[in-house]
Order: sequence, then structure tokens, then C-alpha cells
Amino acid sequence: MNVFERILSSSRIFKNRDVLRHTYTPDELPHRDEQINALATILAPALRYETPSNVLIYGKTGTGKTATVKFVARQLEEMSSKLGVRCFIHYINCELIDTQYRVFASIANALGRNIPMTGLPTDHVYEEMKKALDLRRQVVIIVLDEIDKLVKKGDEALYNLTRINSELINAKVSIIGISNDLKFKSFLDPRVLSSLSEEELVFPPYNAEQLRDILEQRAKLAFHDGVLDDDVIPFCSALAAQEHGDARKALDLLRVSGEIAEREGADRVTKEHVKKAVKKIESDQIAETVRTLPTHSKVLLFGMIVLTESGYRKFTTGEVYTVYRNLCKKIGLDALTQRRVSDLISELDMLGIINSIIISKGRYGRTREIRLEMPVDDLKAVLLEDYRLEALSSYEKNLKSLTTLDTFGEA
Ligand SMILES: Nc1ncnc2c1ncn2[C@@H]1O[C@H](COP(=O)(O)OP(=O)(O)OP(=O)(O)O)[C@@H](O)[C@H]1O
Repeated sequence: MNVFERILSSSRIFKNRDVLRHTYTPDELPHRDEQINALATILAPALRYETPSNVLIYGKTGTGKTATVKFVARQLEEMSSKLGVRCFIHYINCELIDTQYRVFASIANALGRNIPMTGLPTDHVYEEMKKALDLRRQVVIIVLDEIDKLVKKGDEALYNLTRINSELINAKVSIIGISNDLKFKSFLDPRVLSSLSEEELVFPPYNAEQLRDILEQRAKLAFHDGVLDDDVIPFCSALAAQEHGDARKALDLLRVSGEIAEREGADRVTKEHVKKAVKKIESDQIAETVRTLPTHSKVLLFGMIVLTESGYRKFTTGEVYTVYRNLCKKIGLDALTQRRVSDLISELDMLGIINSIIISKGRYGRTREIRLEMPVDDLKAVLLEDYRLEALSSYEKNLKSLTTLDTFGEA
């Protein structure tokens, strides 16, 4: 038997894991009927070659905004082809396509042009997009997901898109903006805002029962029959409901629980697997935060690893500072002052990467007691991904010498 065939056929847990991924759009969206109907009513004029109103959609993460828009878009395209009406929906994720140039190029390319993603004058790309749009009688709906990311660089793109209908003869354009950040409205020119928000839809968070229905529906497709213990779905739903009713979080929990069960060679997914999944997801999130820290904070954390591996379960700012200074020397970095380092330690605490408490030492003043919140090996692996810290990996064996602290008395 082919080795991959064996691996692929060996999952006793998953029937189809992809169903639990974010990219999957389910055939039904429980508890979103109201939003689906509202959006469909707004977009329906497209089927008569009329311009649908622009819509802004808000709601916290994982409340089904993207899934609902994609669901309605699919149905609209189905209906338009049945009716022989040209209706085209173009989806743009503004986290990736975050400039006016790239938005225009993406629209033009979706309509058959071949515009490079950089290099031309923006005016030219705008003209190309306009020509591509106006080539035929059609309604084009542009979905700008995470629209706040686009606005960060100015509202010119939105200004131009919301005015484009006055320059078109054949085509009609309307815009759906999606965001989980309400603040972005304040960055918009009032004319752009009023044009974009002709309609507004709000997506409320899901409660535990609603999340349960969502998970049940997906679990049927994702898992083999009977492999989930009865309390697994209610537990995942309750946990995700506590955290602002996020369906993505609930689905992630379910998927990671299944993956852990599979890795352990278990036949069933249990509540214990969900508890492990909670820990794994948390530690993955912290790892992601660590990756984006400034170099000095990373060196500081490496210093804390050195101390932990040398047998310290907790340490003071002074102790961390000494090791940090030694490490900076090793990698050719100018060390920051102890005061600045103290600020960085507070930041790491706020991010949940370390835990620090201020304790009073009586007449010796106060000091901080610091400990790492993340498993040392995981943290070290993430830190050593940074090429600037690479040199430290070869010092690993020699770590103890770095903790020969001249300021150890300072507590
Ligand atoms: N009512 C629902 N029924 C089934 N699945 C759902 C439902 N709502 C959300 N989901 C699923 O939850 C995940 C997150 O949903 P979605 O991406 O639509 O959230 P969002 O509100 O757009 O979040 P974000 O603002 O973070 O992009 C997706 O996998 C989606 O399929």
C-alpha cells in the first residue's frame, strides 16, 4: 500500500476535515436567516439591471459576515444565470489588497484585463477598470471584506468607487463593505460614508445554543459517525459563547480537538481533548504574538528562557536585565536601559506572554517577580525563527555562563 494512501485512509476521526476550515462556505447558515433575507432584498434589484444600494456590514469576528455574503452571492449568481442577467460579484480581502491601485487592478483583472499588481500610474489602472466594467450591460457587486484595512491608507479608493456609476454608461456598480471595526467610519469623508452606508446590517454574536446548531451541522460532514462524545459539542459551544459568540473559535476548537484525538491514536473525541485544544490554541496565539514582537523584547524573552533553564522558576527585573545585556553583546545589539527594559517587561505581561507581579520587599522597596507563561521549548522555537537571534542557538549549551550575574544581589 502506498504510504500516503495508508495515512489518508487511516483517519478514524475525520471524514472531511476541510469542512471545519474557515474557507469552507456551508450550504446552510443556521441563525442567519434574518441577515440573509435582508441582504438578498438589498441586492435583488441587480436581477433587473438596477443598481443595488451600497451596504456596510458590521459585527464582531466569527459572527458569519463573510459566510453570509458569500452565501447570498452564490445564490444571486445562480439566479442571475437562470434569468440570463449579467451579474458579477467580485470578492476582495482588503487585508491582502490594501491600496487603491491594487483594488482597481483586482477588479479590472477579474473582468478579463491583465494589469500588473504594481508599476503603472493609478489613473491608468482606474481607466482600465472603468473600461472593463463598462464593456457590457452588467451589474458588478464589489465586496470589500475587512474594509477598515483599506481605509487606513486613505479613503480615495472608496471615494472613487462610490462615484464611478456617474461615469459608466452600460454597467452598474455597487459595494458591500464588511468590517469588525466600527471606528473606521470616523476616518471616512462624510460624503463617502453616506454613500457607502445607504444600508447597514449588524451581525450580533451567537449564543451557546446557536453555536451548538452550527457545530452539529458541520460535525455531521466533518467527523465519522459516533466519534464525538455527547458533551464535546456543547462544551466547545459554551467556551466560544463565553468569548463573544465567535463561530470561528467554536469551529477551531472542534477541529483542533479532533486533531489532538487523532494524533493520540484515540477512537473518540472527548471533553479532555477539547481542554487540550483550548491550551493549544492559546499557545498558538501567543506564539503568533511573539513572532511580531520587536527584537529587544525577543532577546528579553530569550533571557528569561536562559534563567528558567538554569533552574530559576521566577526572576526579578535586575536578573533578567543582566542576562539580556549579555545576550545583546553576543548578537551585536546595543542594550536598552534598565528603565526601558522594565517598560518592555510590562508590555510582555499585558500580552500574556509572561506573568509578573510587584511584590514589596519592605524597606528594600518593591520588585517584580516574573515568570514565563508559555512552555519554554515552544517559546524558544518561535524566538529562534528570527534570524537576528539565530546566533543565540549556538550559545544554548553554554547558557549557564550567561547567568553569572553581577547584579544578583539586587532584588
Ligand atoms: N450561521 C452559521 N452557520 C454555519 N457556519 C457559520 C455560521 N456563521 C459563521 N459560520 C462559520 O464560522 C466561521 C467564521 O465565519 P465568518 O468568516 O463568516 O465570520 P466573520 O464575521 O466574517 O468574521 P471576521 O470578521 O473575523 O472575518 C466560518 O467558518 C463560517 O463558515
